[in-house]
Amino acid sequence: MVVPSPTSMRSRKTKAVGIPVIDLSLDRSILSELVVQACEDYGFFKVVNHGVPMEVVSKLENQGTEFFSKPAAEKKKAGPATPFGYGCKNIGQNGDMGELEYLLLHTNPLSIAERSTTISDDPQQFSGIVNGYITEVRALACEVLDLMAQGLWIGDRTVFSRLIRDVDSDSLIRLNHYPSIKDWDPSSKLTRTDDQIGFGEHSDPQILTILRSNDVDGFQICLHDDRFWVPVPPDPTQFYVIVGDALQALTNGRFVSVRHRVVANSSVKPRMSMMFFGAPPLNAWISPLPEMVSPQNPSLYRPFTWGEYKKVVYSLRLANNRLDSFKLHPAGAGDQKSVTYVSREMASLVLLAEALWIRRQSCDCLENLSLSEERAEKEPNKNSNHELGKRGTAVDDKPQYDTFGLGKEGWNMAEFCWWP
Ligand SMILES: C=C1C[C@]23C[C@@]1(O)CC[C@H]2[C@@]12CC[C@H](O)[C@@](C)(C(=O)O1)[C@H]2[C@@H]3C(=O)O
Ligand SMILES: O=C(O)CCC(=O)C(=O)O
Ligand SMILES: [Fe+2]
Repeated sequence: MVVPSPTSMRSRKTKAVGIPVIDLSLDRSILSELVVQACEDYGFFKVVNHGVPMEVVSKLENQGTEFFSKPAAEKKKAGPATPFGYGCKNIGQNGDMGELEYLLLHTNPLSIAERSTTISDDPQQFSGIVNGYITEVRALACEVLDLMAQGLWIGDRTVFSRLIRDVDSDSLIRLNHYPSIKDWDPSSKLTRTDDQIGFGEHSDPQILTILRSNDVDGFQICLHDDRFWVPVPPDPTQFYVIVGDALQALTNGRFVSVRHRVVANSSVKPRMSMMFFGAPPLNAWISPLPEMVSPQNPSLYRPFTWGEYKKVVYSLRLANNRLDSFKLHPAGAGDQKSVTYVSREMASLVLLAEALWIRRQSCDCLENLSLSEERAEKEPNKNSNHELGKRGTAVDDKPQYDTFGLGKEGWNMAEFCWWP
């Protein structure tokens, strides 16, 4: 049975709010501060003077228009999306639906070349155009990520960008096509209301998303602790940057992965959007960076591999909050900031239990290592665990526990103290 998304479109108000616009031609030191501010306050911003040639964008847009205007039977040859390929109305495998059709592709050039044969009559041209677009937007994503690292005073400015530059990066590209009202399928099971779901509420799981759309509106972000939806005006010549869950975890919650959706209710013209989802390799470790952790800001998330996170993503519904299940101290415990005084022996016992729990979680994570890690085993010299991996690396098959932001003195992170 197909159940509609658990998204209540009417539960929150829509409110017009200014969205940060960042001019990438400004001085780097100013830029990095603006970028950090926008990521903390909104998890979202627009970039202008981005340096991506418009020709590269319009070529991909034309390919998209050409593909989506094909007869349904032709398009279906590129589907179903499992998860890659052509999808129509079904988003993912867990019953989420939207009034859209899409192409979802892995950014690996080999994978694109293979897929192109079912998508285009000129697969070589299609691959070339998609690869050209990916090269440009990946460079933009890397530039933005380097600014973030600089603004956060992280010594290694490439700490984020390196993950999506990696040859084994699990980055994706997606073209979404939302039909105009006149083209809505009359047999559609989706109810037609003024706030028709195009793409249901969610956060993007990856590190960073670069979004570009044509001049048709519908995109909205959710602000201020879920209190209201903010419509984002379309701007075909610029890009929007969306903070993803992985970046929220890497920054220990300092940056927020913004929830967003598309309400495709009024347009007389189809909306077409292109998203680049910048993701790490499957075997890369994600855990709060040491610079983001202190006694005042203990590690919020346990380390996990991107592969492990993806498994959770694909097992859940679009609207679910996936990062919650990786929280070290579930909601309530840490938030209350209460200190419980116990005997020294009791404190030691609790700490031991906590250490064992963390060890167990990390071992589970190691067991869950996915295909790419098997490949890494076959190619032992190719360590794509990156610098981040140093802090929770699977290289010697033992997780490093000082990666939890606890450190040797870190035990005082637990929400209790013992009597002196
Ligand atoms: C319902 C689903 C589709 C999705 C995978 C998921 O199980 C939950 C997250 C969805 C999402 C949202 C952002 C991106 O569009 C996407 C490609 C992703 O990485 O997570 C989609 C997934 C998808 O359409 O396959
Ligand atoms: O199509 C859009 O404008 C946004 C869609 C989206 O959020 C996504 O594909 O993850
Ligand atoms: Fe999204």
